[in-house]
Amino acid sequence: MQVTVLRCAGRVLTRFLTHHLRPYRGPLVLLVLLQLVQTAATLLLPTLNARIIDNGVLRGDSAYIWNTGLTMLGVAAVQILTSSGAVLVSARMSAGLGRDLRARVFGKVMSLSARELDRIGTPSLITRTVNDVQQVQNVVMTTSDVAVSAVIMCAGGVVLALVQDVPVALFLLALVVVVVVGLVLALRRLSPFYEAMQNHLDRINHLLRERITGVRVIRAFVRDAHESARFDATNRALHDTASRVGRIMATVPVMVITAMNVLTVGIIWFSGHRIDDGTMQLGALVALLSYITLIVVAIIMAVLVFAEAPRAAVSAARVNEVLQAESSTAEPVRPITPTAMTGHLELRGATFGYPGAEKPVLRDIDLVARAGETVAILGSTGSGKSTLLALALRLYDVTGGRVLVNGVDVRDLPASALHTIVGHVPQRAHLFSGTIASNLRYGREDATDDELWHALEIAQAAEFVRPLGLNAPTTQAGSTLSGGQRQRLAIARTLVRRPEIYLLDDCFSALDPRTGARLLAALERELADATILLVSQRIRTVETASRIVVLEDGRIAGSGTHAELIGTNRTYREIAFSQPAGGTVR
Ligand SMILES: Nc1ncnc2c1ncn2[C@@H]1O[C@H](COP(=O)(O)OP(=O)(O)OP(=O)(O)O)[C@@H](O)[C@H]1O
Repeated sequence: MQVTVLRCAGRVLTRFLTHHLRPYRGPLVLLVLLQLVQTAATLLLPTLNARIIDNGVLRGDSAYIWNTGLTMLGVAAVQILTSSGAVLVSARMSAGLGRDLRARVFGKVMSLSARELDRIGTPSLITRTVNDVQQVQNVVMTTSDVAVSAVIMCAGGVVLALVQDVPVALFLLALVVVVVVGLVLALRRLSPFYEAMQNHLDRINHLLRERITGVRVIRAFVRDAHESARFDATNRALHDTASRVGRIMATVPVMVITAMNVLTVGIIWFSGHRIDDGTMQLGALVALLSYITLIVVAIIMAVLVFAEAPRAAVSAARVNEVLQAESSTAEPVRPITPTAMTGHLELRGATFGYPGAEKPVLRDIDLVARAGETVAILGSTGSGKSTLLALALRLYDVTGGRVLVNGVDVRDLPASALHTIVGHVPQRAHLFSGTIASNLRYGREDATDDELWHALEIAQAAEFVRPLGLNAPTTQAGSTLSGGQRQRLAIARTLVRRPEIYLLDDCFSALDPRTGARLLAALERELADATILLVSQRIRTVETASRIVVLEDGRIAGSGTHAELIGTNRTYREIAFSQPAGGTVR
């Protein structure tokens, strides 16, 4: 089982890197060449040293010592230059790969539909974009820097040791084989732990995000201790897994250094006898001992690098999952540009169910909204109002029936065209960090200050923005503004864009009734030619609409004006009488 995991992980990582390192073929070739030269220079030094001892020191030939010493200096200079060149090339290449991967994942996330985003989850997407890409980047950096030279060093070290003395070099070869086999066995145990570590990281990210955004609720309910305990449990799980990995990794130097010491003692004992017999020279012993050190260091470095490979493989698989994800609301193959009508939204027999849900949230919805109309969608909580708007925005595709914008099925409309026609003000206003002006210009960068103020006037936001100014800073969560202020800014932002169809999702919920009524009246005046789909649970908000559609349990339970519905529709009447002053006919 573990063998399969490791082999699969290796295959995933190799395939992933082969694909994504394609633009870096040039630097890769340069890197291998630099590593070859640098390793050859490192390996040459002990041999030159052996020659100085045997031919220079033991024979008292100072000219030989000087000449070979100068050659060693030149070789050392080449070694330094090529090794720093190799580090530079590998650092630039891995940083470039990290940048490319982050950009690709971000681009992909932007193109995915809400269905895939729900499936993978926001915290996991953040971990994958930041941490998983970093793991892959690190392994490329260290592999290209250390592992390539380590492999050449081991092979070259054994060959040069063979040149010095065959029996001793065979000992050395046996050491390399034993250590490498031992290490592969140790690494095979790591892969499942790395997968678990990345999953724990996802969970920590999830907990942190949720708890930081909900910190006020946590304090209000005095749940600090409870939340800390939950966080501790997840944190401990990550710590325990990392410790197990650490324990396995700790066996590596023990194994390698023990083998090295046993071999060194063996070689000195064995070589001592042979130097006594005159069958081996002292220089060869010194060179062999240097090769052992070089090989052992190379193995330890390679192991530390390859130990990260299973983790990087897990990360590569997680990044790949995002890159390979197909959007369930993909761009149309043959896009259609609407020409016939403007501001026309129609749902024909629209049915939709969330993935994994037992029954559809919306069933057989027939609804038409034309330019100049305000169609209100009223229904109790969870009746499917926001979902209906999500279908018009094509955040999800219908599972039955059709959604048409300006006479064209939204699945045939390019996303850019759809989002130019349809504007959305969500239930929970989301502002970006920047300024009030940058948020208002989010959908139309060339909007003038006058246009921004006009939109703010209609959204009943000018009053609180004026003392702050358009360049007042906003934080990502809009934490410096009240809920109602954020909602009004979100409405103004959509007004600045001037779409044909406005989807207003319960965006008056944080406003007091008077401001809400003023805002709605201003919107109806300003957007007399546009189409408004207004979602609300409040009768007072919807009662002036051209038509009110009553949603109940995902189906249309009635449709008409306030006066018609109050007389004929039981659901509407029940909602109306449950709210203050809701049962009046205007
Ligand atoms: N992403 C999702 N995945 C699965 N189920 C969902 C998802 N979003 C909403 N639902 C479910 O779909 C149903 C309708 O939700 P929706 O948000 O459309 O209702 P709503 O009428 O807008 O409610 P509210 O007035 O409270 O905002 C609810 O039962 C809800 O639990």
